[in-house]
Amino acid sequence: MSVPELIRIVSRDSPMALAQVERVRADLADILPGVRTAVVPVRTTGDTWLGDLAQVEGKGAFTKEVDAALLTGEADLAVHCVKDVPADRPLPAGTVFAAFMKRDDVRDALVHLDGLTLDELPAGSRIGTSSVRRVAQLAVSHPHLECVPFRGNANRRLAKLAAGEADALLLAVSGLERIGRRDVISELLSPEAMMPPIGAGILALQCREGDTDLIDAVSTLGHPETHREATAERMFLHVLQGHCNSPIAGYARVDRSGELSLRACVFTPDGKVRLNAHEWAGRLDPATLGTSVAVALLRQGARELIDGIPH
Ligand SMILES: NCc1[nH]cc(CCC(=O)O)c1CC(=O)O
Repeated sequence: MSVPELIRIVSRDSPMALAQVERVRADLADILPGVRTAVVPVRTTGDTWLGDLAQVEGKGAFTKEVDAALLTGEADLAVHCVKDVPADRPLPAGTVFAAFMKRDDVRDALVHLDGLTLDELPAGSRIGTSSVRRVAQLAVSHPHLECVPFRGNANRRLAKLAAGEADALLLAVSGLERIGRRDVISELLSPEAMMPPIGAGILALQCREGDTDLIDAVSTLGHPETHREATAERMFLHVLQGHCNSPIAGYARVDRSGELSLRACVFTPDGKVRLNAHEWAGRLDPATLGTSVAVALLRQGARELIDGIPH
């Protein structure tokens, strides 16, 4: 078996997802000249249902139909935001990650059309976000601001903001960059001010596990440091076993000397309780670091905290 002449790439059909696919196609053209690529866009449950994600068995809402296209053979390669791929369970049987691509910006940004920052927003300003992670952290740092539920892909959220459905938004910097809308950012929030989600800013390439030639070929698009970070973060979440309503944040970093560390937090929905752990890998492999940080939070009571949140 060898790399197919045509690689069919499946992804969500949002503008952000399609921009991600174009990046992957360009990278594939560099490493596999002569191989053609095609795009198989699919609409996922998470794109269609704009209510509470917890009601549609939220986890996997943005990945299920993409995984299905891979497994039925309609496509050969899937592009996912790691952030959207459930970590509490293994990848769908028969599929593997072939590459974690070089990580983009992990930060969240404030989008306010008149350029105000979080500290400048007047009391009662409505911040559009349905993310329990963002809501919990903002409730503590800016208790005078009010979060209002806001779903839909990033372009739709920007349109709803322009229509006055909120006064400002919290969105990922990497996502805004991918849709070419860095211009709407009014403030970049440091990871300390707004701790990012597991997998922030990372794109993963997923293949059928039997397609070893394709896996070998696309694995050259992988970035070793990002691979270590993603592995630590996802194992952390796997051990912690959160649910749709449990605010969890965390991010791993490989520093300049090559050392890997992982910082992670679990919050109550109002942000008032914040469990925190930060460890360096030392001689531990990335997955063991993820386990160790999860165990540290479990020792602080994370299980009771997570299970006590209605879901
Ligand atoms: N939940 C949707 C989603 N999934 C991944 C990103 C951002 C891009 C990334 O982190 O890879 C976004 C948008 C957002 O949170 O603003």
